[in-house]
Amino acid sequence: MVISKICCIGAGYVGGPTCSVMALKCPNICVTVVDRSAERIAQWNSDKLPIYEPGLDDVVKKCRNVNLFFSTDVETAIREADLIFISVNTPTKTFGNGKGRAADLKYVESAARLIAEIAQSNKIVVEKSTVPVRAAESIMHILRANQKPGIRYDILSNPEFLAEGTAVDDLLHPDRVLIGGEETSEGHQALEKLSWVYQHWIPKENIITTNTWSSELSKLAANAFLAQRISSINSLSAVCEATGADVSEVARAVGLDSRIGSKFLQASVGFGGSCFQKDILNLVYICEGLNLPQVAEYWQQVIHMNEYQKTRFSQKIIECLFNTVSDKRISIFGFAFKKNTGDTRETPAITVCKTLLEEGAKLDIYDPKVEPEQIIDDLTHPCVTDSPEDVKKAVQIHSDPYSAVRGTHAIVLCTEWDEFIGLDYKRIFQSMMKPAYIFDGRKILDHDHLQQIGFHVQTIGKKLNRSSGLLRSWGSIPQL
Ligand SMILES: NC(=O)C1=CN([C@@H]2O[C@H](COP(=O)(O)OP(=O)(O)OC[C@H]3O[C@@H](n4cnc5c(N)ncnc54)[C@H](O)[C@@H]3O)[C@@H](O)[C@H]2O)C=CC1
Ligand SMILES: O=C(O)[C@H]1O[C@H](OP(=O)(O)OP(=O)(O)OC[C@H]2O[C@@H](n3ccc(=O)[nH]c3=O)[C@H](O)[C@@H]2O)[C@H](O)[C@@H](O)[C@@H]1O
Repeated sequence: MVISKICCIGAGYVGGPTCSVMALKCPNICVTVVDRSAERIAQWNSDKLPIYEPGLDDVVKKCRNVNLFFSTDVETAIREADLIFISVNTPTKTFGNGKGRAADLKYVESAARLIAEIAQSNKIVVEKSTVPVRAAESIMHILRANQKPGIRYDILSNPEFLAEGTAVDDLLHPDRVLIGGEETSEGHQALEKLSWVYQHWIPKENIITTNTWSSELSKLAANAFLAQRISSINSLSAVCEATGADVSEVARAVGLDSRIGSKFLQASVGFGGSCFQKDILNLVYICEGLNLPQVAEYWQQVIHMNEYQKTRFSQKIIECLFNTVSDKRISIFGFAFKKNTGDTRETPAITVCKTLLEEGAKLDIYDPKVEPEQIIDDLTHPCVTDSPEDVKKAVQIHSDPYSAVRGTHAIVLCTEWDEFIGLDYKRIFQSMMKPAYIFDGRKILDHDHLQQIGFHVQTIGKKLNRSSGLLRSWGSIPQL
C-alpha cells in the first residue's frame, strides 16, 4: 500500500496516544504529530509527557525519534504526508450562534485551510476530531475550493472511541474501528488505505465501514448512549436514597440481563470529561437545527440529570454538615474527572468545590495526578468565581492525602482513585474534627469499616444506617 507518511494535526489527548500506538504497530510508517503549541510539543519530546495515561510512556519511548516524531513544523509534516489526521479540539461554542451548544469548528477549519494552502500532492484527510454530522462536507468545500491543479483530496471520517485512563489499551484492542467515506470508487480506495493502516494490529472484521455521515453521527450517538446510561442509573440513585433500595444492587440485577449489560452502570457524583456534555449538546443543537425538538429535548435530559446529580451531591454535603460549611475545612479527595488521568475538563469536582466555596468553606484538595496550578486555574475561572483572590485564600492543595485531612470536618471523595481505597482511615479519623464525615461520591470505600471507626458516611444511591440523627435526611420523601 502507499501510505508511508502520516501527519496528525493536534497533539492532544487523542492525537498523541493514537499516533503513538499507530507508530508502535506500523514500523513501516513514519508518523509525525504536529501542534501549534510549542509548549505541548516540547512536553511530548521530554521525559514528562503532557498527559498522564497508563502505559503511554513506554510506547512513546519505544518509537519516539524512530518512526514517531512530535513537531511544531506543521507545514513540512503536511507537505510530506500521504494521510493527515485532523485531531484538533472541537469545544462547545462560547459565543455567537449556537453559544453553549454547537461545536466550535474553528480549529478544524483552520487545519483544513492549512492543508489546502500547503499540500502539493494528493492527500487523504481524516476527520479524527468529534464533529457535527456533515462536517466533512465543510472540510471538503474548503479543500476543493482551494485545490491546486493535479492534487486530489479524499475525506474520511474516523472517529476515536478511546477513553482517558485506558487509552493505550483501548487503542491496542478497540471494540471496533469505524471509517466513513464517500460512496465512490475513489472514496472506497481511500477508505481501504486507512483500513490497511489499522490492519497492522486490528483484525479486519473489527474495522467497520459506513458512509461519512453515519460515521460522524455514530460517534455522537455512542457518547450519548454511554452518558445516558450514567444519567439513568444516577436518576435511580435518588430513588434508592429515598426508599432504602441500594443502587449497586439495582445496577447488578439490571445489568445481568444480557440485553442491558453491566457496563457504565456505576452511579456517581455525575459524569465529567471533555466530551460527554459537549457531544450531547452538539447533538441537541443539530436536532434543533433539523426541527426535531422532541429528539433534542430527549437528549438534553441526559445533561439535566447530570447537573441534578452534581447539585444533589453538593447540597447533601452542606445539609449533613448542619446546613453550614462556612469556615469549615473540607478535604476533597480527587479532582480529575475519573481515575488514571490528570484531566480535569468538566470534572464534577469543580461543581462540588464551587458550591462549597460559595458557602464559605475552606478546601484542602488532594489529587495524585492533577497539577496544583490546574486546580487553581479551574477554581478561579470566571465560570466558578468572580473573586479569584478569595478562592486562592480558601483553597490549599496537598501532595499527600494525610496532610489534606488534618483538622478537617469532612472528606468528599470526587474521583475513584484506587489509592483512596487503601488509606489508613483510622489514622485519618484521629486527625479530623469530630463528628467526622465522609461523602463517598464514587461508592468505592468500605462503608461498614468506616462506620466502625466512627465516621458518619454518606454515599450515592444508598441510605446508610448510621448517619447523624440530628440531620435532615438527604433525599427524604414523604412517608408512603
Ligand atoms: N479526550 C478524549 O478522550 C477524546 C476526544 N475526542 C475528540 O478528539 C478531538 C481532540 O480532543 P483532545 O485530544 O482531547 O483535545 P486537546 O485539546 O487535548 O488537543 C487538541 C490539540 O489541537 C491543537 N490544535 C488546535 N488547532 C490547531 C491547528 N490549527 N494546528 C495545530 N494544532 C492545533 C491544540 O493546540 C491542542 O494541543 C475532539 O474533537 C474530541 O471531541 C474523541 C475521543 C476521545
Ligand atoms: O469522546 C470521548 O471523549 C470519549 O468519552 C468517553 O471517555 P472518557 O470521557 O475519557 O471516560 P469515561 O470512562 O467514559 O468516563 C466519563 C465520565 O463518566 C463517569 N462514569 C463512567 C462510567 C460509569 O459507570 N459511571 C460514571 O459516572 C466517569 O467517572 C467520568 O467522569 C467515552 O467512554 C469514550 O468512548 C469516548 O471516546
